[in-house]
Amino acid sequence: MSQPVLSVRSIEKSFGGIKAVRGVSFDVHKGEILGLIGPNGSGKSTLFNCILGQLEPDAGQVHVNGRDVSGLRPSKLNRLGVGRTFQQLAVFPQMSVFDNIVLAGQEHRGTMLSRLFGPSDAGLTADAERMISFFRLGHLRDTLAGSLSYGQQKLLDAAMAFMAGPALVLLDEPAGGVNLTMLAHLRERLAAYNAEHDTTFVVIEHNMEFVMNLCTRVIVLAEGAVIAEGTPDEIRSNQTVIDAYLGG
Ligand SMILES: Nc1ncnc2c1ncn2[C@@H]1O[C@H](COP(=O)(O)OP(=O)(O)OP(=O)(O)O)[C@@H](O)[C@H]1O
Repeated sequence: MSQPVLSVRSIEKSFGGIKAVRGVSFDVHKGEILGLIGPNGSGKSTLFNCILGQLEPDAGQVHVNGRDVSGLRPSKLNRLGVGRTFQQLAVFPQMSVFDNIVLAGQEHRGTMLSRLFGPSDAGLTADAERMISFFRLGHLRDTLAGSLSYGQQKLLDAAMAFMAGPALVLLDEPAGGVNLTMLAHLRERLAAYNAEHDTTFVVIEHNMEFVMNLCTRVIVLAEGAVIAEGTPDEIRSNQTVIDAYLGG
């Protein structure tokens, strides 16, 4: 099999006496949508933050496309084609949908000087329009982000993360707080983006239906360790997973 896009090896992280992540290893290959699930407190966010350079792991390595990125700052990772979305929205409520998306593109590509003295859109208008159209936000192009529904803001947040053209995107609870209709739309658009661009996703999510319908493979964490890995169907019927969720 080809070299993994993301390779996580033996990550450990403790907070005082709490072992939040205990020797987690996994690979993610190009075009995969990997779901990372587990009960509350099972270590998902800590693992994400160790992968993304927001927390320093006590042990272990992270490789992206074969390159050791362990300990690299989030901004460096971003330049290597690793994007992320946050549980908390990162949109600017007083700016329009269009301006939010252009700004996201500028952050990834423009220098401070080009932002100050370059064309106001830093040449990103066409990309932004394409992204707006892809996420079906055209009718909201000039609406202030703060006036959008929560689900529409989540969609905008994803569109902003993709403006860098990342090879790998880590999505932190993309479905959290989104209503059912919007959820189906969000899932469909993420799947379409993955199919069109062969972008690799890792998704932390509590909404089981969303995960099972979007992801090609699922890893289950409990008490900081991997307890199961498989296709959505395999995970659904795995007794260890059922027990972990029931607190057994
Ligand atoms: N900064 C911190 N300081 C101390 N303990 C922490 C810290 N961050 C996480 N923990 C602990 O580490 C364990 C794993 O937490 P983590 O947030 O990674 O789990 P999670 O699976 O993401 O949970 P949730 O699904 O509720 O978001 C928990 O016991 C948590 O209390």
